[in-house]
Order: sequence, then C-alpha cells, then structure tokens
Amino acid sequence: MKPVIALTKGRLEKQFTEYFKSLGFDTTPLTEKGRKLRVETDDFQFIFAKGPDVTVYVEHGIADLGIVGGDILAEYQPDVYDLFPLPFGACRMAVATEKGKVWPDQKKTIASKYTGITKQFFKANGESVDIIKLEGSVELAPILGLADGIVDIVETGTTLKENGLVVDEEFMNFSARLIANRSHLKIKKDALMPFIEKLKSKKGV
Ligand SMILES: Nc1ncnc2c1ncn2[C@@H]1O[C@H](COP(=O)(O)OP(=O)(O)OP(=O)(O)O)[C@@H](O)[C@H]1O
Ligand SMILES: O=P(O)(O)OC[C@H]1O[C@H](OP(=O)(O)OP(=O)(O)O)[C@H](O)[C@@H]1O
Repeated sequence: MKPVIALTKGRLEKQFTEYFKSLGFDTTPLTEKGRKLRVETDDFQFIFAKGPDVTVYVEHGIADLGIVGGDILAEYQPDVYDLFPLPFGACRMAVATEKGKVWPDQKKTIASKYTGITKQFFKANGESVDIIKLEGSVELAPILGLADGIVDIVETGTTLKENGLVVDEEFMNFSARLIANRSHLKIKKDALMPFIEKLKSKKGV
C-alpha cells in the first residue's frame, strides 16, 4: 500500500506541489487532477481537504501524513505527531483594527476564524473579550461595525491595507508543517521514513 498524504486544498496544495516537484517527484497527477479529491502518483496516494479536516484524517489514520498550516495545529490541537516545519506557507497571526481607531474602554469585541487562538491570546494578556466566530473575509467585521478588531493571518499585509486596517500586534509565526499519524509512524516506519527524511533534508523551494 502506498503511503497516504492528506494535503490542505488551495494555497498550501499549490506550494506543496512546487516543493514536491523540486524534490524530483512527478507532479502531473497533482497538477492535472481537476476536481478529483484523491489522486495517486507512482509513490503516494494524495487526498485533498480543508486544513482542519486534514488533521482529522491524519488523527484517525486514514492518512499517514498531512500537510497543514501551523495555525490549524495551534487552533485545533489535534492528537498527531507534529514533525517539522516546511519551507512554505509562512504567515503571522495578528490583532488588527481600523486605522486611527481607539480601542473602547469597555470589553472589546474581536472577530476571528481562530476563536481558540484569540481566547488564549487575550487571556494570556489578562483581558476578557467577546469573540465572534467568522469563516472568512474577517477584515469586514471592524469596517462594518460587527467587531472592534480582528485576529487573523497576515502575510503580505495587502488585505489589511486595502481594507483600511492596521496591525495592532503580531503574536505568532507559522509555516506549513508535516504531521503524521502517531501509530502509523511506528507501524509503517519503513514506508514513511525515506519520504520524511527527504522532506527534512531540503530547506527551500
Ligand atoms: N495569506 C496567507 N499567506 C500565507 N499562508 C496563508 C495565508 N492565508 C492562509 N495561509 C496558510 O494556508 C493555509 C490554508 O489557507 P487557505 O486560505 O488556502 O485556506 P482557508 O483559510 O481554509 O480558506 P478557504 O476557506 O478559502 O479554503 C492556512 O491554514 C495557513 O496556514
Ligand atoms: O496579508 P495578506 O497577504 O493579504 O494575506 C492575508 C489574508 O489571507 C487570508 O485570507 P484568504 O485569502 O485565505 O481568504 P479568507 O478571508 O476567506 O480566509 C487571511 O485570512 C487574510 O485575509
């Protein structure tokens, strides 16, 4: 049986494919998969899922390995082996608000997709906040008056800038990470280790 790798769809999938190619693997099945959610290369089976679901497939042993953002691991804290960072998917977690906005004296309202990280961050700062969960386009919340600020991923800063927001504080750095199912790492060691070592040995794309 070929090892099964769960890949985060979208941005990380594209960056992983470039990386995988740079390691000398044929990426044709990945680039020509169309709407398929499962493809095979000569050496591996790949499944494509949203970041949080990648951790679910790895935790349950459906996938042996997973490629997922560090932000997802911090938010969901799945029971998997977090092996090491990969040289793509770099981003930061930040608190942001509208340019020129003064934070209210009373309890702040923060909108985020990352409610766990948000809660943990403000708690560590000794502050209690109201948190509103959103699924995306989080930058809209302060503009439309849903929240005083947001906690979200920043990479280039373009999304914040183009929506009139500024970073108040950056507090975590992330990149894509390789994760593994805990028991499969032992049971399927011979099948998985050569690939893991190959990923580990290469530093950049
Ligand atoms: N702007 C960004 N720059 C770099 N990495 C990012 C950025 N946004 C997200 N990421 C990383 O890529 C991972 C996947 O993000 P992506 O935006 O592709 O999916 P998503 O946030 O679930 O959005 P969607 O709901 O559109 O699929 C995130 O978990 C994070 O690790
Ligand atoms: O600093 P930047 O380079 O502009 O990147 C940051 C943006 O990228 C992500 O959004 P994504 O594209 O995943 O869309 P989303 O709002 O639907 O999550 C993130 O949530 C920010 O909105």
